[in-house]
Amino acid sequence: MGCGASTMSSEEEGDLFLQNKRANDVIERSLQQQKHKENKEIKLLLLGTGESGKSTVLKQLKLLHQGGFSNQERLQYTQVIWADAIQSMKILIIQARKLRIPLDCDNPQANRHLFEQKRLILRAKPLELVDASLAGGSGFLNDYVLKYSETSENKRRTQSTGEAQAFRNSMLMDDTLHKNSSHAGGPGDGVDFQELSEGLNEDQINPALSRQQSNARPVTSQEIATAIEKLWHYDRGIRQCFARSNEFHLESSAEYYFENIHKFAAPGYVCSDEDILKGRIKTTGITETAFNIGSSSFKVLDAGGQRSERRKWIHCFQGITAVLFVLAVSEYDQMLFEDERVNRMHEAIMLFDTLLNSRWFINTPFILFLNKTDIFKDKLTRSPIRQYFPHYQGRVNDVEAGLKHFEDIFLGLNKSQRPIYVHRTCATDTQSMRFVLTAVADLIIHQNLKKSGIL
Ligand SMILES: Nc1nc2c(ncn2[C@@H]2O[C@H](COP(=O)(O)OP(=O)(O)OP(=O)(O)O)[C@@H](O)[C@H]2O)c(=O)[nH]1
Ligand SMILES: [Mg+2]
Repeated sequence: MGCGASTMSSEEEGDLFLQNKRANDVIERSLQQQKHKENKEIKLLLLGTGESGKSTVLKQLKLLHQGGFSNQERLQYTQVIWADAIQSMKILIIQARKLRIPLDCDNPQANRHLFEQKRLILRAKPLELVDASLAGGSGFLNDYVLKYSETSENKRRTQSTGEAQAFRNSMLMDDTLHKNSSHAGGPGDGVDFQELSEGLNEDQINPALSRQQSNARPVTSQEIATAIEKLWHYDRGIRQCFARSNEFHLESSAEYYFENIHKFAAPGYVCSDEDILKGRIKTTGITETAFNIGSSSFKVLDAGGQRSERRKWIHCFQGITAVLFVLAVSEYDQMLFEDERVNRMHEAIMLFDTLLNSRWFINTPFILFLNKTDIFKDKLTRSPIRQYFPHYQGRVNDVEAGLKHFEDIFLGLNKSQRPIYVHRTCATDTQSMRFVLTAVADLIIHQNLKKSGIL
């Protein structure tokens, strides 16, 4: 018998009712302890559309409260950034041609040197230049194919939940929710090797030139870096095309990659904190990271924001202390990666509306980050808000009026009385994020204490 038996009298020992009661008391006590522990643990859920900056916020939390990044993460980002840098320059070349922007590097008579540099870039095969296993194995390859293969546009649309409405419907119907959650693995978890073409290579652009080059010696990373540097700094068409990158998909940090290209090409280079904050690895599924902030235990859940990822969100809606919705406010003039017919801001508005007013979060505090304010400031004059949001009344280059416009749209979706806490952020800027994240943690701790009746 267990330790409880030693205090029993022989009369009690024979009493089955008493024995059962004691066993139940033990279970009840342990359930209470568990509940108490769960109540003490703060669960912060990061939500928002793809590429809005959720994982970057999590990275800042790691820098603040977990002593930073592991060596493995640094090596992983070195590989991923190098591949993305090369592909980003290829994309600029291809898109310039599609947009009929004349490229200096396409004119061998006038710019022989740039012409040669461009050929080097188009010949480069990033998958042969990176260590795919260090970069993240099948996750990296799958993401790479989805981003850069020729057929990816259709594939992305098929893999997305199709209609943005689908997520909204699934939030409203428990049946649908249940059905969706049982398919959590979803498509996109494996690699379609048939699609693993380099996509944007010279073969499609100039087959004759490609045949001629098939016997050429392999190009080195340093040569590719020099070629990217030259095109970035000296080809006027590349700059014009970059200024119109809201019309196609380009990595948010492409400019940073180009400006630092030699660093990423250097043998044995290991990413710095800043590089990791600028680098992008799409989140698949939901990650959980534990932090101790003051005397509170935090669990931060970071969910992949692309449409195909959202069907998995339901798994973590229970017991959330606060939702941190990250909006890329700079994306008012961009289309979704998953479906280039849908404006990113419209998608974020729909998503925020659905989450904020869903029964899952009736009593859950919401924090809203208007993120990527640095990019927002940069593009205002070049890309007037009114062109995409005709109701905007502010001046073209008025940053404050622009931010307020979108803030008002989001706050106007609130059908409840609870406040929404808004911060304007640049998630890649460690110094400013330190203040914001400290304020957010204080707020959540305070709210949690109030909820548990301690305050
Ligand atoms: N310039 C700038 N870049 C940012 C900012 N926030 C995030 N980024 C960049 O935007 C890209 C996407 O950021 P992520 O944090 O991976 O986006 P996410 O919301 O986690 O995306 P998913 O995992 O697909 O849902 C990365 O390259 C980041 O460096 C910002 O405030 N300013
Ligand atoms: Mg992410």
